[in-house]
Amino acid sequence: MSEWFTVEQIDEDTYVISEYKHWEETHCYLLNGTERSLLIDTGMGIDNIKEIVNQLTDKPVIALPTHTHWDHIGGLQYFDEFYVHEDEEEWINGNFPLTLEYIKSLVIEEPCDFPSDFDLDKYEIFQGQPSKVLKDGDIIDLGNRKLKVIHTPGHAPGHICLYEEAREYLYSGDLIYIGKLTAFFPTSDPVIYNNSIKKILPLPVKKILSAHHDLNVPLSIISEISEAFDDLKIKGKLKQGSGTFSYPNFEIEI
Ligand SMILES: Nc1ccn([C@@H]2O[C@H](COP(=O)(O)O)[C@@H](O)[C@H]2O)c(=O)n1
Repeated sequence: MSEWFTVEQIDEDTYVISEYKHWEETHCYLLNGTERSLLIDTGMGIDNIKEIVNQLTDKPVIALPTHTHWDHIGGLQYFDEFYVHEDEEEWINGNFPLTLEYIKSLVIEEPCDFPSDFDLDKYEIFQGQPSKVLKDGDIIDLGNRKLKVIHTPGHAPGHICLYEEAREYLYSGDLIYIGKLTAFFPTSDPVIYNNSIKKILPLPVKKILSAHHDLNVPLSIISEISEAFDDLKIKGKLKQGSGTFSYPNFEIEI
C-alpha cells in the first residue's frame, strides 16, 4: 500500500483515507454501499487514491468533492464517474480562478516527504465534465445507504456537506473542522458561511467527518462555530479583511 495515504476504518463499511504528510492534512471518506461506493473528496492528486479505494471496495465508485479547491479534486483524474454541485460546475470545467503556477506553489508551500515518483512539473489541476450536477436536497443512493446533499456555501460557492441520516453522520468538508476555517478568499463569503452553519445546526449528529486535520471533532464545535459567527456579526466583523479570530477548537479567518 502507498505510504502517502493512511487508511482508518470508521465502521464496518466506512473508511477515511488521509494525506497526513502534507500541510493540508486532507481526509477523504469511502462509503461502501450494497450497490455502489461513494468517495467524498479525493485529495491532492499527489499519489493515486484509486489504488487504495480498489483495495477497500469492489463496487463502482462515484467520486464527489465537497467543493472544487485543488486539495479536494486532485484524485478525480482516476475516476470515470464524479459529481459536483451546480455552483462549481464552471470551476471544474475549465474556469477555476487560480493559475496552475499559484497552485503548484501551494502544493510545496511547506516541506513535505513527497512520494519518490512525484513530479511537480507534471502536476495539473483536474478539469472535466461531471457525470451529474447536484443541487441542495439531492439524495445519493448507494443501495443500503443514502446521503443527502446539503448546499453549504461560504468557504466556496458550491460547497456541500453530506448528511447520512440513518447513522447521523455529517461529512462536513471545509465548513466544520478543527483548525483555521477560511472565509477570506475573494470567492468566499463570511455572511453566507454563517447561514450555512445555521442550516447544519438543527441536524442530529453523532459523528462529524471533516476534510482536514484532527479526526476527533467534538460535536459541540457546530454550536461553538455558530456562536462565534454570531458574535462576529454583532461586532460588525463579518466582512472580508476583518482578520483572524481564535477560539478554543478553531480559528476563523475573514
Ligand atoms: N480563491 C482561492 C481559493 C483557494 N485558495 C487555496 O486553495 C486551498 C483551499 O484549500 P481548502 O482546503 O481550504 O479548500 C488553499 O491552499 C488556498 O490557499 C486560494 O488561495 N484562493
